[in-house]
Amino acid sequence: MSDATSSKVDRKTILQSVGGVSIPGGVEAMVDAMSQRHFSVLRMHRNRFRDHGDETLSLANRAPFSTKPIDWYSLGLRVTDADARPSRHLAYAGGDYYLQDAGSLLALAAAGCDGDSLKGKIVCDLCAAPGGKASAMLEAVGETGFLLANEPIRSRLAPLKYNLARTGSDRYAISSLDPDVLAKRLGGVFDCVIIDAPCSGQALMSKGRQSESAMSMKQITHSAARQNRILDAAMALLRHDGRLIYSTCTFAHAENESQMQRLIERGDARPDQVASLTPYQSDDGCYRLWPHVHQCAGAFAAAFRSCLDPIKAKATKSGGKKSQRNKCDAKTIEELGRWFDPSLIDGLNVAIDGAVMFAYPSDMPIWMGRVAVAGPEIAYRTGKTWKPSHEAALRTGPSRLAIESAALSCDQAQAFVTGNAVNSIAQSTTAAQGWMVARYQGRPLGWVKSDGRIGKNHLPMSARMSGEVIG
Ligand SMILES: C[S@@+](CC[C@H](N)C(=O)[O-])C[C@H]1O[C@@H](n2cnc3c(N)ncnc32)[C@H](O)[C@@H]1O
Repeated sequence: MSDATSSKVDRKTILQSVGGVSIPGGVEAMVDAMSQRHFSVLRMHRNRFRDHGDETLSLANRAPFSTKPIDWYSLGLRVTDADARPSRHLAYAGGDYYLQDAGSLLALAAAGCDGDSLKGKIVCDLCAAPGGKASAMLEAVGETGFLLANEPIRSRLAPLKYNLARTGSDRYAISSLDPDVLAKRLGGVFDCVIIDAPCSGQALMSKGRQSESAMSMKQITHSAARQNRILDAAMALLRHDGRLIYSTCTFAHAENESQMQRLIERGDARPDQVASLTPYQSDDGCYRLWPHVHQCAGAFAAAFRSCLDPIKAKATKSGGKKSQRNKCDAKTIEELGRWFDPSLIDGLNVAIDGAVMFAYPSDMPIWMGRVAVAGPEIAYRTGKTWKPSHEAALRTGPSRLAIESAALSCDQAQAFVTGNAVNSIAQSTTAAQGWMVARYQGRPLGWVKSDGRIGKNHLPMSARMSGEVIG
């Protein structure tokens, strides 16, 4: 928010909007902080260092510049080096960290994404694009859980797909349904549902991404009505005692604590206190971060448990059983076997949608496949020829598929991420030629196709970096 805009923010309107919640330090300090820019922080990839054999590195040493921890999220780091440019590093290209507002880490803390409680769980992100929270949930469910990332607005699916692929995991599916419709099809199946609700976005004013109309009662009432509907759908999606995580980036009581009170009064849900978040508590089960206190744009998050016993929808009857549908046939295994380990592909469930091939793990619940419009992409077709997808190059840990790799030097990696060919590729690989995953310090960056001398760059345009890249 520019100074000119901040001067228009009416303190009375803020006080009215925040409702009964007391603003620590007062409204003047809050308005001042809203006119300042808050820099993004690092959310460290929780499995990346394990996958590359350097898990013993302390969290602070995992970033290539100086940082300090974020109090409310144990995988969060604030950059303290004023000259650091985190988005320009090869470590960022290699997926070591994501850049987010520190406020968005509050909901992840409430969900337990930095601990072990989500491991093996079936979780849903109901409003998922662009995937900042969904990617953290995917990392947190580990190698036995699953994530359904739902985003009703189709035009927002591309960044969601990209951010989920960056985790290196294949344990997810993407749906694009109105929450009501999804709830009718998948009643009572999820252990945890996270709603990062579309809201009036008052906290985004400090990032210049929202105008002062975010403060208007009309906008707040409109958003609150939509949040009611999304919350009701989320309650239907949860199993009994399942966890609901609700968050917004707005200050309005009507969009935050009031929404939770409605669930309590109806007997649908009960607060589920998060001990580590006690310093940020507003009401029971509700937590807030303030721009003038916590050096972020501001955030609201709540953790509740379902008291309902939802009737399971028909589609879920076979939920959890192993799916035998669409197992890879011999011809497909042969095609994919040019780039991927055939013994790994054999166990996957393949779904072809037009020119794109997805490969889901065989233990994914059948019902998740039925609502999926996308998932872990493995190959795509141009004309009659299949090529390996960028997403498949990024698989790490147990999801790793690619056979051949090229271990790039810093210079080669800098050339690769900026979209250039990789020279002298033969020195970096044992394979004579063909498709191979370009890696830097073990991290997958994307595909190169080598003719034995030069590696042709197959990094999608959207993943390329421009300008200076720091090694
Ligand atoms: C605040 S954003 C989510 C940000 C995301 N969770 C992240 O961390 O990257 C809210 C999302 O809700 C989606 N949305 C809009 N209307 C919706 C509805 N009726 N039901 C569910 N999601 C909706 C928007 O398209 C938007 O992508």
